[in-house]
Amino acid sequence: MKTAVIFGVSGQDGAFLSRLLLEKQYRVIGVCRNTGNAFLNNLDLLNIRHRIELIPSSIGHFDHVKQIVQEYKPDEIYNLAGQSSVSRSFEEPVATFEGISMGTLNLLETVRTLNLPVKLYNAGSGDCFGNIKGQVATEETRFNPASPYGVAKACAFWQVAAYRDAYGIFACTGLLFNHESYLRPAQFVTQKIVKTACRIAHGKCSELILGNIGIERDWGWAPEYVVAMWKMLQQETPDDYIIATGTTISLEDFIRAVFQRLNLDWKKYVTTDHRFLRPSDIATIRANPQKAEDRLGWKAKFTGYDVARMMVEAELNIEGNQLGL
Ligand SMILES: C[C@H]1O[C@H](OP(=O)(O)OP(=O)(O)OC[C@H]2O[C@@H](n3cnc4c(=O)[nH]c(N)nc43)[C@H](O)[C@@H]2O)[C@@H](O)[C@@H](O)C1=O
Repeated sequence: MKTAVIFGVSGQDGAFLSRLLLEKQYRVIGVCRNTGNAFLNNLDLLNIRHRIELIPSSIGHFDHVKQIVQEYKPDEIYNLAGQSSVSRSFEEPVATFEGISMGTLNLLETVRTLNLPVKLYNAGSGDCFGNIKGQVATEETRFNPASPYGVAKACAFWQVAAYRDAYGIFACTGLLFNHESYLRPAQFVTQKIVKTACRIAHGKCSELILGNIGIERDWGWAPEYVVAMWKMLQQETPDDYIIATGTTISLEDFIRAVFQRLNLDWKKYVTTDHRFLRPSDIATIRANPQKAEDRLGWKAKFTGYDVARMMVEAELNIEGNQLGL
């Protein structure tokens, strides 16, 4: 039986990855800052909390990280820790940098000093590319991050690459573009739209206030993306990969798809407010995930339009269950 340690197990990706690894008969050790009930919702929604060995700790504590890795001697480590909101990173740049960049360094130092034959996955981000002015991002495209979050992720990316080259550590970064699901918190735009539109459809509220709706993104389905993470660690040699659908749509298209699924005209309900604008934003981003298809045999099945529909359907189901329907 293989053992995996997941740092940041309680988030959307941590939950879907845990489920995948449990299906593959792994022993899953989950590390998260808080193991109180309120923080483990995602694991409860997937009904897997009882199958994960949970450790309350933080990737920010080098001694704890080392102790955990030394004790469990995992075959694979997944670094999904650190705050993931780009918007929040403008308000908390130091905490964002520490969580993402120092956390990754703690893991790399742990693996280097313990000299164990462990494989390490690092959660990178399509936000490392930032504003690349209409180029289609490949693994060769130069980073130009546009937020404290993007800068921290770019730094962690280079730390991983440097440790791989210098010490021969098996470490990979997945440059994941936006990936969504019913486990997404409403601080991210897709879930904010879906939850509010469903409330509008049920007469519980009357407007949806957003920031810049002119932006474009490559939105994929999160459960598919954790498969790519796992596949990276099953290769013979470590490498970095873009994980995306390859299809970019506008936020307006996403909003339209959500409201259409609910038989509503979005223009009657959506307004914008400068409160939700960022000091800088990525206007449009396009990604080429061909390397992941060629080398990992991974290809996204769902694009942003599917994601919109599936998130609405999940939200209606969750609401129905809560109402006992
Ligand atoms: C790849 C990357 O993907 C995600 O980062 P994100 O793209 O910033 O995600 P988001 O859902 O917060 O914003 C998407 C876009 O939507 C615009 N937008 C408009 N109006 C609102 C609004 O009201 N709220 C929010 N949150 N965004 C809004 C906002 O300005 C931005 O342009 C994370 O998973 C991150 O961890 C990651 O790695």
